[in-house]
Amino acid sequence: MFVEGFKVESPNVEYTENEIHSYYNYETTELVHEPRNGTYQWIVKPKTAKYEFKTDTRVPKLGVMLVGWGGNNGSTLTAAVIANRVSISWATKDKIQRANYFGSLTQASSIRIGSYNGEEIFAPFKSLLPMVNPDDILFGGWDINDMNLADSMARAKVLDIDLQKQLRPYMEHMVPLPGIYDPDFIAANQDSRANHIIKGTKKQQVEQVIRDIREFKETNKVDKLVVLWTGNTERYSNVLVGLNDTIDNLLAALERNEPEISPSTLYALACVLENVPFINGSPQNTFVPGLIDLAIKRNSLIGGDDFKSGQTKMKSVLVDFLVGAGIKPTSIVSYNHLGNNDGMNLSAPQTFRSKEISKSNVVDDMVASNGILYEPGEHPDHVVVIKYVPYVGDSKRAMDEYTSEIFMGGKNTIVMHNTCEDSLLAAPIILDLVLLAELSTRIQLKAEGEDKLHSFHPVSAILSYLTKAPLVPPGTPVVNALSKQRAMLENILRACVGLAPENNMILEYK
Ligand SMILES: NC(=O)c1ccc[n+]([C@@H]2O[C@H](COP(=O)([O-])OP(=O)(O)OC[C@H]3O[C@@H](n4cnc5c(N)ncnc54)[C@H](O)[C@@H]3O)[C@@H](O)[C@H]2O)c1
Ligand SMILES: O=P([O-])([O-])O[C@@H]1[C@@H](O)[C@H](O)[C@@H](O)[C@H](O)[C@@H]1O
Repeated sequence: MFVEGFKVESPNVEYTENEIHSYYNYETTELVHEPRNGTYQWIVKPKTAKYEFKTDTRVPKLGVMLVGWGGNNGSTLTAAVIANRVSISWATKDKIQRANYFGSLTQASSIRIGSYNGEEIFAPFKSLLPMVNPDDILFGGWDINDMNLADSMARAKVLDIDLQKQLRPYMEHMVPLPGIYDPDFIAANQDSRANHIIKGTKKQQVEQVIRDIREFKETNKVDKLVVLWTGNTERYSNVLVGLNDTIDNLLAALERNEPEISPSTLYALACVLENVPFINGSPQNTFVPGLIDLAIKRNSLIGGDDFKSGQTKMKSVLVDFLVGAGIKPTSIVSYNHLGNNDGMNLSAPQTFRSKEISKSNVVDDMVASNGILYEPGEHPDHVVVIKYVPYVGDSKRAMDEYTSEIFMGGKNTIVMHNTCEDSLLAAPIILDLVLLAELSTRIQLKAEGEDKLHSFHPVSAILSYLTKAPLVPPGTPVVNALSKQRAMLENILRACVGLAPENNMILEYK
Protein backbone atom coordinates (compact mmCIF):
# COMPACT_ATOMS: atom_id res chain seq x y z
CA MET A 1 0.00 0.00 0.00
CA PHE A 2 1.16 3.54 -0.72
CA VAL A 3 0.53 6.44 1.67
CA GLU A 4 1.14 10.16 1.07
CA GLY A 5 3.09 10.86 4.25
CA PHE A 6 3.88 9.91 7.82
CA LYS A 7 5.10 11.26 11.15
CA VAL A 8 7.53 9.52 13.48
CA GLU A 9 6.53 9.17 17.13
CA SER A 10 9.57 8.27 19.21
CA PRO A 11 11.23 9.37 22.45
CA ASN A 12 14.29 9.99 20.26
CA VAL A 13 12.62 12.39 17.82
CA GLU A 14 11.41 15.90 18.59
CA TYR A 15 9.46 18.03 16.13
CA THR A 16 9.50 21.78 16.86
CA GLU A 17 8.18 24.66 14.77
CA ASN A 18 11.32 24.93 12.65
CA GLU A 19 13.31 21.79 13.40
CA ILE A 20 13.37 18.03 13.60
CA HIS A 21 15.76 16.81 16.27
CA SER A 22 16.70 13.13 16.39
CA TYR A 23 18.95 11.10 18.66
CA TYR A 24 20.20 8.13 16.73
CA ASN A 25 22.08 4.91 17.50
CA TYR A 26 24.42 4.21 14.60
CA GLU A 27 25.10 0.48 14.60
CA THR A 28 28.48 -0.14 13.04
CA THR A 29 31.59 -2.26 13.63
CA GLU A 30 35.14 -1.77 14.73
CA LEU A 31 37.75 -4.04 13.15
CA VAL A 32 41.03 -5.02 14.68
CA HIS A 33 43.74 -7.29 13.28
CA GLU A 34 45.35 -8.92 16.26
CA PRO A 35 47.05 -12.18 17.27
CA ARG A 36 44.66 -14.75 18.68
CA ASN A 37 46.03 -18.15 19.74
CA GLY A 38 49.35 -17.44 18.08
CA THR A 39 47.97 -16.29 14.74
CA TYR A 40 46.69 -12.95 13.42
CA GLN A 41 42.94 -12.75 13.07
CA TRP A 42 40.47 -10.12 11.88
CA ILE A 43 38.30 -9.37 14.89
CA VAL A 44 34.95 -7.65 14.29
CA LYS A 45 33.54 -5.74 17.24
CA PRO A 46 29.92 -4.48 16.90
CA LYS A 47 29.77 -0.85 17.99
CA THR A 48 26.94 1.57 18.73
CA ALA A 49 27.83 5.20 18.10
CA LYS A 50 25.36 7.81 19.31
CA TYR A 51 24.55 10.64 16.86
CA GLU A 52 22.38 13.73 17.07
CA PHE A 53 20.76 15.18 13.93
CA LYS A 54 19.06 18.55 13.63
CA THR A 55 17.21 19.47 10.45
CA ASP A 56 15.97 22.99 9.78
CA THR A 57 12.53 22.38 8.34
CA ARG A 58 12.12 25.89 6.90
CA VAL A 59 12.08 25.26 3.16
CA PRO A 60 13.71 28.20 1.35
CA LYS A 61 12.81 29.97 -1.87
CA LEU A 62 15.46 28.34 -4.04
CA GLY A 63 17.28 29.79 -7.02
CA VAL A 64 19.23 27.53 -9.37
CA MET A 65 21.80 29.00 -11.76
CA LEU A 66 22.91 26.59 -14.45
CA VAL A 67 26.21 26.93 -16.27
CA GLY A 68 25.24 25.93 -19.79
CA TRP A 69 21.61 26.93 -19.21
CA GLY A 70 20.91 27.05 -22.95
CA GLY A 71 22.03 23.49 -23.52
CA ASN A 72 19.88 20.42 -24.01
CA ASN A 73 19.84 19.54 -20.30
CA GLY A 74 19.37 23.11 -19.08
CA SER A 75 16.55 23.98 -21.46
CA THR A 76 14.83 20.62 -20.93
CA LEU A 77 14.88 20.90 -17.14
CA THR A 78 13.65 24.49 -17.20
CA ALA A 79 10.84 23.48 -19.55
CA ALA A 80 9.85 20.51 -17.42
CA VAL A 81 9.65 22.53 -14.20
CA ILE A 82 7.45 25.14 -15.88
CA ALA A 83 5.26 22.41 -17.38
CA ASN A 84 4.80 20.84 -13.96
CA ARG A 85 4.24 24.18 -12.28
CA VAL A 86 1.40 25.18 -14.62
CA SER A 87 0.18 21.60 -15.10
CA ILE A 88 0.61 21.57 -18.84
CA SER A 89 -0.67 18.56 -20.76
CA TRP A 90 -0.07 18.02 -24.43
CA ALA A 91 -1.07 15.78 -27.30
CA THR A 92 1.29 13.05 -28.40
CA LYS A 93 0.65 10.40 -31.05
CA ASP A 94 -0.27 7.97 -28.23
CA LYS A 95 -2.24 10.01 -25.73
CA ILE A 96 -2.68 13.28 -23.85
CA GLN A 97 0.51 13.45 -21.79
CA ARG A 98 0.73 15.27 -18.45
CA ALA A 99 3.90 16.79 -17.02
CA ASN A 100 5.70 14.63 -14.46
CA TYR A 101 9.02 14.18 -12.71
CA PHE A 102 9.67 10.55 -13.62
CA GLY A 103 13.35 9.67 -13.24
CA SER A 104 13.73 11.87 -10.18
CA LEU A 105 14.59 9.93 -7.02
CA THR A 106 13.19 12.64 -4.76
CA GLN A 107 10.01 13.26 -6.75
CA ALA A 108 9.06 9.88 -8.16
CA SER A 109 10.50 7.15 -5.91
CA SER A 110 9.27 5.70 -2.63
CA ILE A 111 10.54 4.29 0.64
CA ARG A 112 9.24 1.49 2.84
CA ILE A 113 8.06 2.74 6.23
CA GLY A 114 6.88 -0.59 7.63
CA SER A 115 4.18 -3.24 7.57
CA TYR A 116 0.51 -2.89 8.55
CA ASN A 117 -1.86 -5.83 8.90
CA GLY A 118 0.53 -7.95 6.91
CA GLU A 119 0.91 -5.40 4.11
CA GLU A 120 4.06 -3.47 3.18
CA ILE A 121 3.50 0.28 3.44
CA PHE A 122 5.39 2.77 1.25
CA ALA A 123 5.58 6.57 1.20
CA PRO A 124 7.12 9.13 -1.18
CA PHE A 125 10.91 9.50 -0.85
CA LYS A 126 10.36 13.25 -0.54
CA SER A 127 8.18 12.72 2.54
CA LEU A 128 11.25 11.81 4.58
CA LEU A 129 12.22 15.45 5.18
CA PRO A 130 10.84 18.83 4.04
CA MET A 131 12.31 19.55 0.61
CA VAL A 132 11.96 22.37 -1.89
CA ASN A 133 9.05 21.81 -4.26
CA PRO A 134 10.73 21.80 -7.70
CA ASP A 135 7.74 23.66 -9.16
CA ASP A 136 8.90 26.68 -7.14
CA ILE A 137 12.53 26.75 -8.31
CA LEU A 138 13.66 29.96 -10.03
CA PHE A 139 16.12 29.25 -12.84
CA GLY A 140 18.87 31.41 -14.27
CA GLY A 141 22.40 30.89 -15.43
CA TRP A 142 25.06 31.45 -17.98
CA ASP A 143 25.78 30.28 -21.50
CA ILE A 144 28.48 31.11 -24.05
CA ASN A 145 25.67 31.13 -26.61
CA ASP A 146 23.06 33.89 -26.53
CA MET A 147 20.01 31.91 -27.59
CA ASN A 148 16.90 32.36 -25.41
CA LEU A 149 15.52 29.34 -23.63
CA ALA A 150 12.53 28.83 -25.93
CA ASP A 151 14.77 28.70 -28.98
CA SER A 152 17.25 26.55 -27.05
CA MET A 153 14.45 24.10 -26.29
CA ALA A 154 13.59 24.00 -29.99
CA ARG A 155 17.26 23.56 -30.90
CA ALA A 156 17.53 20.65 -28.46
CA LYS A 157 14.70 18.74 -30.18
CA VAL A 158 14.00 16.83 -26.96
CA LEU A 159 10.42 17.74 -26.05
CA ASP A 160 7.22 17.19 -28.05
CA ILE A 161 6.22 20.04 -30.34
CA ASP A 162 2.79 20.58 -28.76
CA LEU A 163 4.49 20.96 -25.40
CA GLN A 164 7.11 23.30 -26.80
CA LYS A 165 4.37 25.53 -28.31
CA GLN A 166 2.69 25.89 -24.92
CA LEU A 167 5.98 26.57 -23.16
CA ARG A 168 7.36 29.16 -25.58
CA PRO A 169 5.63 32.19 -23.97
CA TYR A 170 7.12 31.23 -20.59
CA MET A 171 10.65 30.75 -21.89
CA GLU A 172 11.31 33.15 -24.76
CA HIS A 173 12.17 35.96 -22.34
CA MET A 174 14.71 33.82 -20.50
CA VAL A 175 18.20 34.66 -21.79
CA PRO A 176 21.38 33.25 -20.22
CA LEU A 177 24.03 35.59 -18.89
CA PRO A 178 27.30 35.66 -20.88
CA GLY A 179 29.60 32.81 -19.96
CA ILE A 180 33.33 32.24 -19.48
CA TYR A 181 34.68 30.77 -22.72
CA ASP A 182 38.10 29.22 -23.26
CA PRO A 183 38.45 27.26 -26.52
CA ASP A 184 41.45 25.42 -25.12
CA PHE A 185 39.20 23.37 -22.84
CA ILE A 186 36.38 22.19 -25.12
CA ALA A 187 36.17 20.92 -28.68
CA ALA A 188 37.02 23.32 -31.50
CA ASN A 189 33.60 22.56 -33.00
CA GLN A 190 32.04 24.62 -30.18
CA ASP A 191 33.68 27.84 -31.34
CA SER A 192 30.81 28.86 -33.65
CA ARG A 193 28.47 28.66 -30.66
CA ALA A 194 30.50 31.00 -28.49
CA ASN A 195 28.99 34.44 -29.13
CA HIS A 196 28.08 35.46 -25.57
CA ILE A 197 31.23 35.78 -23.51
CA ILE A 198 32.46 37.49 -20.34
CA LYS A 199 35.51 39.50 -21.43
CA GLY A 200 38.60 40.20 -19.34
CA THR A 201 41.16 38.29 -17.34
CA LYS A 202 40.27 35.11 -15.50
CA LYS A 203 40.13 37.07 -12.26
CA GLN A 204 37.80 39.62 -13.83
CA GLN A 205 35.64 36.75 -15.10
CA VAL A 206 35.39 35.30 -11.58
CA GLU A 207 34.47 38.74 -10.26
CA GLN A 208 31.74 39.03 -12.92
CA VAL A 209 30.30 35.63 -11.99
CA ILE A 210 30.23 36.73 -8.35
CA ARG A 211 28.36 39.90 -9.39
CA ASP A 212 25.95 37.78 -11.43
CA ILE A 213 25.27 35.55 -8.42
CA ARG A 214 24.63 38.48 -6.12
CA GLU A 215 22.38 40.21 -8.66
CA PHE A 216 20.36 37.03 -9.27
CA LYS A 217 19.81 36.56 -5.54
CA GLU A 218 18.80 40.20 -5.08
CA THR A 219 16.60 40.47 -8.16
CA ASN A 220 14.73 37.24 -7.50
CA LYS A 221 14.71 37.58 -3.73
CA VAL A 222 15.73 33.96 -3.31
CA ASP A 223 16.67 32.70 0.14
CA LYS A 224 19.23 30.23 -1.17
CA LEU A 225 21.04 29.51 -4.40
CA VAL A 226 22.67 26.44 -5.93
CA VAL A 227 24.91 26.61 -9.00
CA LEU A 228 25.25 23.54 -11.21
CA TRP A 229 27.54 22.97 -14.18
CA THR A 230 25.78 21.44 -17.16
CA GLY A 231 28.14 23.07 -19.64
CA ASN A 232 30.20 21.20 -22.18
CA THR A 233 32.62 18.56 -20.98
CA GLU A 234 36.07 20.09 -20.68
CA ARG A 235 39.42 18.40 -21.03
CA TYR A 236 41.16 17.66 -17.76
CA SER A 237 43.17 20.52 -16.28
CA ASN A 238 46.81 19.76 -15.59
CA VAL A 239 47.29 19.55 -11.83
CA LEU A 240 50.66 21.15 -11.19
CA VAL A 241 52.64 22.09 -8.10
CA GLY A 242 52.65 25.86 -7.93
CA LEU A 243 49.55 26.20 -10.11
CA ASN A 244 46.49 24.62 -8.47
CA ASP A 245 47.80 22.21 -5.86
CA THR A 246 47.07 24.50 -2.92
CA ILE A 247 44.67 27.34 -2.11
CA ASP A 248 47.43 29.94 -2.19
CA ASN A 249 48.86 28.65 -5.45
CA LEU A 250 45.43 28.57 -7.14
CA LEU A 251 44.62 32.14 -6.02
CA ALA A 252 48.08 33.32 -7.06
CA ALA A 253 47.63 31.61 -10.43
CA LEU A 254 44.35 33.47 -10.83
CA GLU A 255 46.15 36.76 -10.14
CA ARG A 256 48.70 35.82 -12.84
CA ASN A 257 45.87 34.94 -15.28
CA GLU A 258 47.32 31.46 -15.70
CA PRO A 259 45.86 29.88 -18.88
CA GLU A 260 45.60 26.42 -17.30
CA ILE A 261 42.70 27.40 -15.03
CA SER A 262 39.57 26.06 -16.73
CA PRO A 263 36.25 27.92 -17.05
CA SER A 264 34.54 25.33 -14.82
CA THR A 265 37.13 25.89 -12.11
CA LEU A 266 36.58 29.65 -12.39
CA TYR A 267 32.81 29.30 -11.88
CA ALA A 268 33.41 26.90 -8.99
CA LEU A 269 35.91 29.33 -7.45
CA ALA A 270 33.36 32.15 -7.63
CA CYS A 271 30.78 29.94 -5.90
CA VAL A 272 33.12 28.79 -3.14
CA LEU A 273 34.14 32.40 -2.50
CA GLU A 274 30.42 33.25 -2.24
CA ASN A 275 29.61 30.13 -0.19
CA VAL A 276 27.15 29.02 -2.85
CA PRO A 277 26.92 25.25 -3.42
CA PHE A 278 28.52 24.22 -6.73
CA ILE A 279 27.84 20.89 -8.41
CA ASN A 280 29.75 19.56 -11.43
CA GLY A 281 27.54 17.57 -13.80
CA SER A 282 30.38 16.83 -16.20
CA PRO A 283 33.41 14.54 -15.92
CA GLN A 284 36.32 17.02 -16.01
CA ASN A 285 38.45 17.63 -12.91
CA THR A 286 36.92 21.00 -12.10
CA PHE A 287 37.77 20.44 -8.46
CA VAL A 288 41.51 20.78 -8.53
CA PRO A 289 43.21 20.23 -5.16
CA GLY A 290 43.49 23.93 -4.31
CA LEU A 291 39.77 24.40 -4.96
CA ILE A 292 38.80 21.41 -2.82
CA ASP A 293 40.93 22.76 0.02
CA LEU A 294 39.31 26.19 -0.33
CA ALA A 295 35.82 24.66 -0.25
CA ILE A 296 36.72 22.73 2.89
CA LYS A 297 38.27 25.82 4.49
CA ARG A 298 35.16 27.88 3.73
CA ASN A 299 32.77 24.99 4.42
CA SER A 300 31.19 25.60 1.02
CA LEU A 301 29.41 22.60 -0.54
CA ILE A 302 30.90 21.11 -3.70
CA GLY A 303 29.68 17.95 -5.43
CA GLY A 304 30.09 15.89 -8.59
CA ASP A 305 31.28 14.58 -10.97
CA ASP A 306 29.28 13.75 -14.11
CA PHE A 307 25.56 12.96 -13.91
CA LYS A 308 24.96 9.21 -13.60
CA SER A 309 22.04 8.95 -15.95
CA GLY A 310 22.05 6.00 -18.32
CA GLN A 311 24.65 3.49 -19.49
CA THR A 312 26.85 3.98 -16.42
CA LYS A 313 23.88 3.85 -14.05
CA MET A 314 22.91 0.51 -15.57
CA LYS A 315 26.54 -0.66 -15.30
CA SER A 316 26.63 0.14 -11.59
CA VAL A 317 23.55 -2.06 -11.16
CA LEU A 318 24.53 -4.97 -13.40
CA VAL A 319 28.11 -5.36 -12.20
CA ASP A 320 26.91 -5.09 -8.60
CA PHE A 321 24.41 -7.88 -9.29
CA LEU A 322 26.96 -10.08 -11.08
CA VAL A 323 29.79 -9.72 -8.55
CA GLY A 324 27.30 -9.96 -5.68
CA ALA A 325 26.05 -13.22 -7.14
CA GLY A 326 29.57 -14.63 -7.35
CA ILE A 327 29.70 -14.25 -11.12
CA LYS A 328 32.91 -12.83 -12.62
CA PRO A 329 32.59 -10.10 -15.25
CA THR A 330 35.67 -10.43 -17.44
CA SER A 331 34.82 -8.12 -20.35
CA ILE A 332 32.67 -4.98 -20.40
CA VAL A 333 32.21 -3.07 -23.65
CA SER A 334 30.11 0.11 -23.55
CA TYR A 335 29.41 1.71 -26.90
CA ASN A 336 27.04 4.52 -27.63
CA HIS A 337 26.36 7.05 -30.31
CA LEU A 338 24.34 10.23 -30.16
CA GLY A 339 23.93 13.34 -32.25
CA ASN A 340 23.42 16.19 -29.80
CA ASN A 341 25.87 19.01 -29.09
CA ASP A 342 27.25 17.06 -26.14
CA GLY A 343 28.11 14.26 -28.53
CA MET A 344 29.66 16.72 -30.96
CA ASN A 345 31.82 18.19 -28.20
CA LEU A 346 32.83 14.67 -27.11
CA SER A 347 34.01 13.86 -30.63
CA ALA A 348 37.28 15.59 -29.71
CA PRO A 349 39.83 13.23 -28.14
CA GLN A 350 40.67 15.45 -25.20
CA THR A 351 37.06 15.94 -24.08
CA PHE A 352 36.17 12.31 -24.78
CA ARG A 353 39.04 11.30 -22.48
CA SER A 354 37.33 13.10 -19.57
CA LYS A 355 34.17 11.11 -20.20
CA GLU A 356 36.04 7.84 -20.77
CA ILE A 357 37.59 8.16 -17.29
CA SER A 358 34.30 8.76 -15.49
CA LYS A 359 32.54 5.96 -17.41
CA SER A 360 35.33 3.47 -16.77
CA ASN A 361 36.09 3.82 -13.05
CA VAL A 362 32.55 2.96 -11.98
CA VAL A 363 33.24 -0.78 -11.47
CA ASP A 364 36.43 -0.45 -9.41
CA ASP A 365 34.81 -0.71 -5.97
CA MET A 366 32.67 -3.71 -6.91
CA VAL A 367 35.62 -5.60 -8.39
CA ALA A 368 37.79 -4.81 -5.36
CA SER A 369 35.08 -6.17 -3.04
CA ASN A 370 35.45 -9.79 -4.15
CA GLY A 371 38.82 -11.48 -3.66
CA ILE A 372 37.30 -14.84 -4.60
CA LEU A 373 36.63 -13.76 -8.16
CA TYR A 374 39.54 -11.39 -8.73
CA GLU A 375 43.21 -11.60 -7.81
CA PRO A 376 44.67 -8.39 -6.34
CA GLY A 377 44.94 -5.87 -9.17
CA GLU A 378 42.88 -8.00 -11.58
CA HIS A 379 40.16 -6.18 -13.51
CA PRO A 380 37.70 -6.96 -16.29
CA ASP A 381 38.60 -5.71 -19.76
CA HIS A 382 36.65 -2.47 -19.95
CA VAL A 383 36.18 -0.40 -23.11
CA VAL A 384 34.13 2.78 -23.58
CA VAL A 385 33.27 4.06 -27.04
CA ILE A 386 31.27 7.20 -27.90
CA LYS A 387 30.53 8.21 -31.46
CA TYR A 388 28.86 11.33 -32.83
CA VAL A 389 26.05 10.60 -35.29
CA PRO A 390 24.15 13.84 -35.96
CA TYR A 391 21.00 12.23 -37.31
CA VAL A 392 19.96 10.64 -34.00
CA GLY A 393 20.18 13.91 -32.05
CA ASP A 394 19.58 13.63 -28.31
CA SER A 395 18.24 10.08 -28.75
CA LYS A 396 21.30 8.22 -27.48
CA ARG A 397 21.77 4.63 -28.62
CA ALA A 398 23.69 2.64 -26.01
CA MET A 399 24.86 -0.89 -26.67
CA ASP A 400 26.58 -2.87 -23.94
CA GLU A 401 28.11 -6.32 -23.84
CA TYR A 402 29.02 -8.00 -20.55
CA THR A 403 30.90 -11.28 -20.68
CA SER A 404 31.36 -13.20 -17.42
CA GLU A 405 32.84 -16.45 -16.19
CA ILE A 406 30.24 -18.61 -14.47
CA PHE A 407 30.04 -22.04 -12.84
CA MET A 408 32.51 -24.75 -13.89
CA GLY A 409 34.22 -22.88 -16.70
CA GLY A 410 31.04 -21.64 -18.31
CA LYS A 411 30.71 -18.21 -19.93
CA ASN A 412 27.74 -15.86 -20.01
CA THR A 413 27.32 -12.88 -22.32
CA ILE A 414 24.65 -10.24 -21.66
CA VAL A 415 23.91 -7.74 -24.43
CA MET A 416 21.79 -4.65 -23.87
CA HIS A 417 20.45 -1.99 -26.20
CA ASN A 418 19.14 1.21 -24.64
CA THR A 419 17.66 4.12 -26.58
CA CYS A 420 16.28 7.32 -25.15
CA GLU A 421 16.65 11.10 -25.10
CA ASP A 422 19.78 11.60 -23.01
CA SER A 423 18.47 14.89 -21.65
CA LEU A 424 15.30 13.24 -20.35
CA LEU A 425 17.55 11.04 -18.23
CA ALA A 426 19.81 13.85 -17.06
CA ALA A 427 17.24 16.56 -16.29
CA PRO A 428 15.64 14.75 -13.31
CA ILE A 429 19.14 13.91 -12.04
CA ILE A 430 19.97 17.63 -12.08
CA LEU A 431 16.78 18.29 -10.13
CA ASP A 432 17.70 15.75 -7.46
CA LEU A 433 21.23 17.12 -7.23
CA VAL A 434 20.09 20.68 -6.50
CA LEU A 435 17.26 19.62 -4.15
CA LEU A 436 19.43 17.25 -2.13
CA ALA A 437 22.33 19.70 -2.04
CA GLU A 438 19.99 22.35 -0.65
CA LEU A 439 18.46 19.94 1.86
CA SER A 440 21.87 18.78 3.06
CA THR A 441 22.81 22.35 3.97
CA ARG A 442 19.84 22.38 6.40
CA ILE A 443 21.06 19.31 8.25
CA GLN A 444 23.50 19.38 11.15
CA LEU A 445 24.91 16.38 12.99
CA LYS A 446 27.05 15.60 16.02
CA ALA A 447 28.75 12.35 16.87
CA GLU A 448 29.23 11.22 20.47
CA GLY A 449 32.27 13.05 21.80
CA GLU A 450 32.04 16.02 19.43
CA ASP A 451 31.44 19.28 21.22
CA LYS A 452 28.86 20.80 18.86
CA LEU A 453 26.57 20.21 15.92
CA HIS A 454 28.11 20.81 12.50
CA SER A 455 27.23 20.47 8.83
CA PHE A 456 28.08 17.53 6.64
CA HIS A 457 31.57 17.64 5.17
CA PRO A 458 31.46 20.24 2.35
CA VAL A 459 32.61 17.63 -0.19
CA SER A 460 29.13 16.22 -0.57
CA ALA A 461 29.45 12.44 -0.67
CA ILE A 462 25.71 11.95 -0.12
CA LEU A 463 25.18 13.02 -3.76
CA SER A 464 27.07 9.91 -4.95
CA TYR A 465 23.94 8.13 -6.22
CA LEU A 466 23.58 10.86 -8.85
CA THR A 467 27.14 10.96 -10.19
CA LYS A 468 29.32 8.66 -12.26
CA ALA A 469 32.51 9.63 -10.43
CA PRO A 470 31.48 10.53 -6.87
CA LEU A 471 33.52 13.33 -5.32
CA VAL A 472 34.21 12.29 -1.73
CA PRO A 473 36.15 13.82 1.17
CA PRO A 474 39.84 12.93 1.22
CA GLY A 475 40.34 9.45 2.66
CA THR A 476 36.72 8.38 2.11
CA PRO A 477 35.99 5.18 0.15
CA VAL A 478 34.29 5.67 -3.24
CA VAL A 479 31.13 3.58 -3.57
CA ASN A 480 29.64 3.22 -7.06
CA ALA A 481 27.20 0.35 -6.59
CA LEU A 482 23.85 2.04 -7.18
CA SER A 483 21.91 0.09 -4.54
CA LYS A 484 24.46 0.96 -1.87
CA GLN A 485 24.49 4.62 -2.90
CA ARG A 486 20.70 4.84 -2.71
CA ALA A 487 20.62 3.00 0.61
CA MET A 488 23.26 5.34 2.03
CA LEU A 489 21.23 8.41 1.06
CA GLU A 490 17.88 7.02 2.22
CA ASN A 491 19.28 5.74 5.52
CA ILE A 492 20.95 9.06 6.35
CA LEU A 493 17.65 10.87 5.76
CA ARG A 494 15.85 8.16 7.79
CA ALA A 495 18.30 8.79 10.63
CA CYS A 496 17.34 12.48 10.55
CA VAL A 497 13.81 11.45 11.54
CA GLY A 498 14.97 8.74 13.92
CA LEU A 499 14.19 5.78 11.66
CA ALA A 500 16.46 2.74 11.53
CA PRO A 501 18.17 1.89 8.24
CA GLU A 502 16.02 -0.12 5.85
CA ASN A 503 17.64 -3.53 6.32
CA ASN A 504 15.03 -5.55 4.41
CA MET A 505 15.08 -8.26 7.08
CA ILE A 506 11.33 -8.15 7.75
CA LEU A 507 11.97 -10.45 10.71
CA GLU A 508 8.33 -9.98 11.70
CA TYR A 509 7.46 -12.50 9.03
CA LYS A 510 10.32 -14.90 9.37
N1 LIG B 1 22.42 12.29 -20.17
C1 LIG B 1 23.06 13.45 -20.34
O1 LIG B 1 22.63 14.33 -21.05
C2 LIG B 1 24.35 13.66 -19.58
C3 LIG B 1 24.80 12.69 -18.68
C4 LIG B 1 25.98 12.93 -17.97
C5 LIG B 1 26.67 14.11 -18.18
N2 LIG B 1 26.23 15.00 -19.08
C6 LIG B 1 27.01 16.21 -19.27
O2 LIG B 1 26.18 17.35 -19.13
C7 LIG B 1 26.73 18.41 -19.91
C8 LIG B 1 25.61 19.07 -20.69
O3 LIG B 1 25.02 18.12 -21.54
P1 LIG B 1 24.01 18.70 -22.66
O4 LIG B 1 23.49 17.52 -23.41
O5 LIG B 1 23.08 19.66 -22.06
O6 LIG B 1 25.05 19.47 -23.58
P2 LIG B 1 24.81 20.77 -24.52
O7 LIG B 1 26.01 20.88 -25.36
O8 LIG B 1 23.48 20.71 -25.13
O9 LIG B 1 24.78 21.97 -23.45
C9 LIG B 1 25.95 22.52 -22.94
C10 LIG B 1 25.74 24.02 -22.92
O10 LIG B 1 26.83 24.62 -22.23
C11 LIG B 1 27.23 25.78 -22.92
N3 LIG B 1 28.59 26.03 -22.48
C12 LIG B 1 29.70 25.35 -22.80
N4 LIG B 1 30.76 25.84 -22.13
C13 LIG B 1 30.28 26.84 -21.34
C14 LIG B 1 30.86 27.73 -20.40
N5 LIG B 1 32.17 27.67 -20.14
N6 LIG B 1 30.06 28.60 -19.75
C15 LIG B 1 28.73 28.64 -19.99
N7 LIG B 1 28.11 27.83 -20.90
C16 LIG B 1 28.89 26.95 -21.55
C17 LIG B 1 27.03 25.45 -24.37
O11 LIG B 1 26.88 26.62 -25.16
C18 LIG B 1 25.73 24.64 -24.33
O12 LIG B 1 24.61 25.46 -24.49
C19 LIG B 1 27.81 17.80 -20.78
O13 LIG B 1 29.08 18.06 -20.22
C20 LIG B 1 27.53 16.32 -20.68
O14 LIG B 1 28.67 15.51 -20.86
C21 LIG B 1 25.09 14.82 -19.79
O1 LIG C 1 25.33 8.58 -18.31
P1 LIG C 1 25.81 7.61 -19.34
O2 LIG C 1 24.72 7.13 -20.26
O3 LIG C 1 26.65 6.51 -18.78
O4 LIG C 1 26.87 8.45 -20.24
C1 LIG C 1 26.42 9.30 -21.26
C2 LIG C 1 27.27 8.98 -22.43
O5 LIG C 1 26.98 7.65 -22.81
C3 LIG C 1 26.97 9.92 -23.56
O6 LIG C 1 27.75 9.60 -24.69
C4 LIG C 1 27.28 11.34 -23.11
O7 LIG C 1 26.99 12.20 -24.16
C5 LIG C 1 26.46 11.72 -21.93
O8 LIG C 1 26.95 12.96 -21.46
C6 LIG C 1 26.53 10.71 -20.80
O9 LIG C 1 27.73 10.90 -20.09
